[in-house]
Amino acid sequence: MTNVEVKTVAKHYGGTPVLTDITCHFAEGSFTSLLGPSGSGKTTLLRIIAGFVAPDHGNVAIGGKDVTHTPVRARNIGMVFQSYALFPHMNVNQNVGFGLARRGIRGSAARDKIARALEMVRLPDFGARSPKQLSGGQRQRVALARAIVTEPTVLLLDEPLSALDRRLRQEMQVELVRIQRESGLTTIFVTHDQEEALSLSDRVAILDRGEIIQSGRPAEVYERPRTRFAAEFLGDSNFMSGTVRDRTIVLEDGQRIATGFDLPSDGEHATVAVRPEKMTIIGGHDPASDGENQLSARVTNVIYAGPALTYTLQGVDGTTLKVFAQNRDGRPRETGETVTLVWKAADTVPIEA
Ligand SMILES: Nc1ncnc2c1ncn2[C@@H]1O[C@H](COP(=O)(O)OP(=O)(O)OP(=O)(O)O)[C@@H](O)[C@H]1O
Repeated sequence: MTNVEVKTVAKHYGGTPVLTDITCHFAEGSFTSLLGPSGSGKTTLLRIIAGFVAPDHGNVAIGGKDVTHTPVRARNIGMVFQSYALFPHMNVNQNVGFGLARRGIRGSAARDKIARALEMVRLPDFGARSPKQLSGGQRQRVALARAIVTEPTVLLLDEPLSALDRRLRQEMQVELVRIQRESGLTTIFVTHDQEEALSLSDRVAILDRGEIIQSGRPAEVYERPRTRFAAEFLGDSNFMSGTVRDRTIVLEDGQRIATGFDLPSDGEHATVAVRPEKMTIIGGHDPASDGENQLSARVTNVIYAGPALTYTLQGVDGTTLKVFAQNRDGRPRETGETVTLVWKAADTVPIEA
């Protein structure tokens, strides 16, 4: 059992709280992204799991064993960092074999393991090269090979792809998922890139100011953000606020918004979030279907990007709205046009403002 359990972990630096009360579980063999803005505590949490940083209080267990006071070396963790932390004076084989040598694994046993790790990252013939003779992507593959060669219980990745250019990054994302699936390693991946988090992981945990504010499967968290921060951090969202009446939200201008979810009691204030791709633009006077919300708005900006368009609109009450549309139905709308936005009540998610 190589699951990771973090219980009520807190960390301060000086008087500043960096992690407040973190409790989370990383299931065996799962790939979890820790997602959050700069300074939210992602790296600190990863370093506490690795053992580089001791928590002020709380516990970390790996495979059911409490490791809170176990030194880094004895935790058998594989780590890859953002910068290519390869030893420049060692060749690829020596770099990958470093952790094995420290564990007293040498000779043919070491050579076999190194060869297998380099095969896993698809660099089987690169053993004799020096890091200088590798591209950025290849260096990160070597770093990954070095992290997995010791057959760690957990793989911790701290923004390992962020120094790569876009194309290489996408290639490495595919590789990373393949390697994780093939190795079955419980993997925790720190990123501030929301698309990367959604597309790579089985689960995402969103951090804000030292707290995990929401975690779940990528689709769960994306489709049902609980707070405004989660809705904004993981993608784009339109927010509408008003007063609850008869299980709908009445906006300031009197228009009603229905939601597929529970709302507070009548008379209370409520906010809903709607993803820009869930909204469709129809003609100014076309009627919406049953079960759909509709709102009249004026187009204030259009970004034409070939296959897709991004519209910015202004609602009657002055709210700014965003709509993502496929370039499919006739001519794009123009700035200044008054249109009707329609979307499903089921895509209208109440949030804590
Ligand atoms: N050794 C340290 N001493 C003092 N403050 C620290 C130390 N390490 C981290 N911090 C502070 O803790 C906070 C969280 O840092 P952390 O690196 O965990 O955030 P992060 O979410 O990983 O951010 P980024 O995406 O920028 O790497 C920051 O405000 C940082 O300045």
